[in-house]
Amino acid sequence: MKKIAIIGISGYSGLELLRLLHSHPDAEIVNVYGTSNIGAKLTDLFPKLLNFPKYATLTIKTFSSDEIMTTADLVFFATPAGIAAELAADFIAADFPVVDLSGDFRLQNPAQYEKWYKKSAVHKNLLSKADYVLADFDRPTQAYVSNPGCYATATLLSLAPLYQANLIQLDSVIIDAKSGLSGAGKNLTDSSHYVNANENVSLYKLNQHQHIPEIFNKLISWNTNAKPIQFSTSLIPVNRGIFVSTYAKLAEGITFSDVVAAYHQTYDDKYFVRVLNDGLLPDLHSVVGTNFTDIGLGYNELTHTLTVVTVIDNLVKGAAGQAIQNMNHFFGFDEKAGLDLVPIL
Ligand SMILES: NC(=O)C1=CN([C@@H]2O[C@H](COP(=O)(O)OP(=O)(O)OC[C@H]3O[C@@H](n4cnc5c(N)ncnc54)[C@H](OP(=O)(O)O)[C@@H]3O)[C@@H](O)[C@H]2O)C=CC1
Ligand SMILES: CC(=O)N[C@@H](CCC(=O)OP(=O)(O)O)C(=O)O
Repeated sequence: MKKIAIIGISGYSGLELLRLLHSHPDAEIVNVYGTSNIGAKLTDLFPKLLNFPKYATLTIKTFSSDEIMTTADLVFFATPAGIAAELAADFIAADFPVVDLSGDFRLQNPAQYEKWYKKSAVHKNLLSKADYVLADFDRPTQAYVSNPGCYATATLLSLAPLYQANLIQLDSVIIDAKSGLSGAGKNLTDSSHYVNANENVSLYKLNQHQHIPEIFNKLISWNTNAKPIQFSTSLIPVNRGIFVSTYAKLAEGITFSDVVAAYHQTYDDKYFVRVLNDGLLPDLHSVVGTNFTDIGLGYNELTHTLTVVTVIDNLVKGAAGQAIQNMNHFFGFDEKAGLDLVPIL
């Protein structure tokens, strides 16, 4: 049984890690950390956890890398951008396993991080100790796993076969991504206030979203001819879910059947990615509460445009679920451990 510490337990992703690890056969949470409510019992802060004996003794602690490394086998950072950058050095020095849900180690170029996150970057010597691991394609080779961003995960899974098999005109890609409110974390802002978000849709960070560089870096690793992407993000009034519509023109000589075949070839052996049968398009309810990514395809003969619709649960596949999938790969566990979830019907 591996012992797990979570930094940022009271946030949306921290609590989602707890929910998923609850039914993990080979992992148990031993310590949880935050900055507020230090010393408070988890069950007092979150009475929904009452009557689960394993949470009765957990209290929120102040971060201590020494304590984590002596009591746990792996730590999750479920903290806002900038925190892992400050706190991770001890773990890296000791080669202690980390899965970091934040963006702090996703970009290997410090200048790129500073441009898109508008925060100080980690030194490149530390950045090089982290692997960016898109769990359905890659495996960790180092102890520090940088978990992809939620929009980046959905977008990359949406585009992978097109770039890997060179099926589209690479300057024609348009990505329109929409997220539920839990993607913004637990802290209230003007845009996430109920009155503003409910019964409303708003596009934000147009051409400035911090996931653009991590998406592009991965695309260019798949296809060296990748061109800058047109990427937009909107807030929609649901709690969970990311809905990505991607549009592209097919490359010369490529047919829609070639595209469908490529998606099946890429994903049919990947349990957590489901390519829907002809004509079917996924919706958020297909995946909410699960680690699945569902993909549907359509083609317009008149405009020669391919549409790819991809959905994930931002808190599961986009954060805690993929983080556990990465942990499972790291420890050599069954990939599905803790993640065998049926959608919330
Ligand atoms: N929400 C989502 O769908 C996704 C989130 N992510 C990323 O995951 C990370 C967490 O996101 P999310 O759960 O939404 O964030 P939240 O804002 O909901 O929670 C963040 C948590 O971090 C804790 N925290 C902040 N500073 C520290 C610190 N110095 N030491 C210990 N704990 C600290 C906070 O606890 P306290 O209040 O006690 O300080 C809080 O519980 C972010 O980097 C986010 O970008 C990635 C993909 C999807
Ligand atoms: C709805 C919403 O606000 N979503 C957040 C996702 C943040 C996130 O996941 O940030 P990192 O992965 O970069 O750490 C956003 O668009 O910034």
